[in-house]
Amino acid sequence: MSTATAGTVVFEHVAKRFAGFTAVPDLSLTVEAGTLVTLLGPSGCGKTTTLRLLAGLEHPSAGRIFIGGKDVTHLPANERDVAMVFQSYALFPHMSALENVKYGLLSGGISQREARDRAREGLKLVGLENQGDQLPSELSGGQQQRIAVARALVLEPQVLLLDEPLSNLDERLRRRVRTDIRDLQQRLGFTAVYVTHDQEEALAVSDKIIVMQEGKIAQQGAPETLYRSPNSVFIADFMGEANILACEVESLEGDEALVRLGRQLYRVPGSGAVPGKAQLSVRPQFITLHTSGEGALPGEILHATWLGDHIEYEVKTPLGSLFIVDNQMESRLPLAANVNVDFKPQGLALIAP
Ligand SMILES: Nc1ncnc2c1ncn2[C@@H]1O[C@H](COP(=O)(O)OP(=O)(O)OP(=O)(O)O)[C@@H](O)[C@H]1O
Repeated sequence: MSTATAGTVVFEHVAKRFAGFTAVPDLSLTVEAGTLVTLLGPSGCGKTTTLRLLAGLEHPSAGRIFIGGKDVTHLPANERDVAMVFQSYALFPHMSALENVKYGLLSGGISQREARDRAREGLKLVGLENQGDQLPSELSGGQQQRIAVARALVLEPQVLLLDEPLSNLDERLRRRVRTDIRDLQQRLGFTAVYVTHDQEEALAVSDKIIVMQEGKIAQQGAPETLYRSPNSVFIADFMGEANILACEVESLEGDEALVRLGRQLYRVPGSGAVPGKAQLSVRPQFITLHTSGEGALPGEILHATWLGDHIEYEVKTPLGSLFIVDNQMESRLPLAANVNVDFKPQGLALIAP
């Protein structure tokens, strides 16, 4: 093992087979200490299985798992120095918030007094120091999840594991609690592995996102990298909306490619590109529509949907129909209007054919 820093997680060629079904064929990954890494992907891609393998709730069929440089592959869950926050909170309903947070400390053999002090500290960390005497049923979903986070954090695990921690909360609370979790993680500097199927949540909280597809890593990197430079149609589509257009790489200049889209040439990041036919991911917010002058493509408005703070258009072009989001809303174009379509280079990314 090359790295022995507390909190580092390493999977080496890990496989998990359930009777007759391979959920994870061969997974290698690293989570650097002190970072928050998200496992992201559609339902059934293997992200929960991966988290459970790390927690010791499942055991690999092959490969090895290291936490802080120690081989934990065959260790039971309670000897791995990890703590988990579940989607369902999993609080004891008959215990107060403080007792819930104390529980894990007491079962770890810590004295009543120390457990109480640390549990109070934990509640303070999540901003619930005044709610210690309340039962879970007297607290909102967001508060219950913060108690669950406090209960996990007071154990001072090497790695905090979060399994879809926001899915039982409504939209507004989700945003609040995800910001709280990210703030705590950055302030205290712990390592966290976070499972979600929600790309916006992953973009918001992560240092690194690992996108999984059928038990394999489809792409991993910083949120911005995945959003700006998807390596496949699957990633382009999964990390936000994308139009996928056929294009022509005309030439290469250093790390950039000159790409023809209709009547215009665009300069886009292109390390690894080759001249010839290619595919381009085009973000809907980076397409502009004009009714005068000349654009890259001629178009015709097929649908226009006004949504308060933006308008969504579907526009027919010679390269196919485009989904466009207009956040500027300077004009509202009528159905069947003839338009010119242009592209802002920052919304363009070449992807493998
Ligand atoms: N105990 C099990 N026995 C058999 N198959 C299982 C078991 N646990 C998971 N699987 C299968 O392994 C695959 C991956 O499941 P997993 O729960 O890891 O996916 P996921 O990406 O977390 O999906 P979701 O978001 O729906 O929970 C799925 O096809 C699932 O049906």
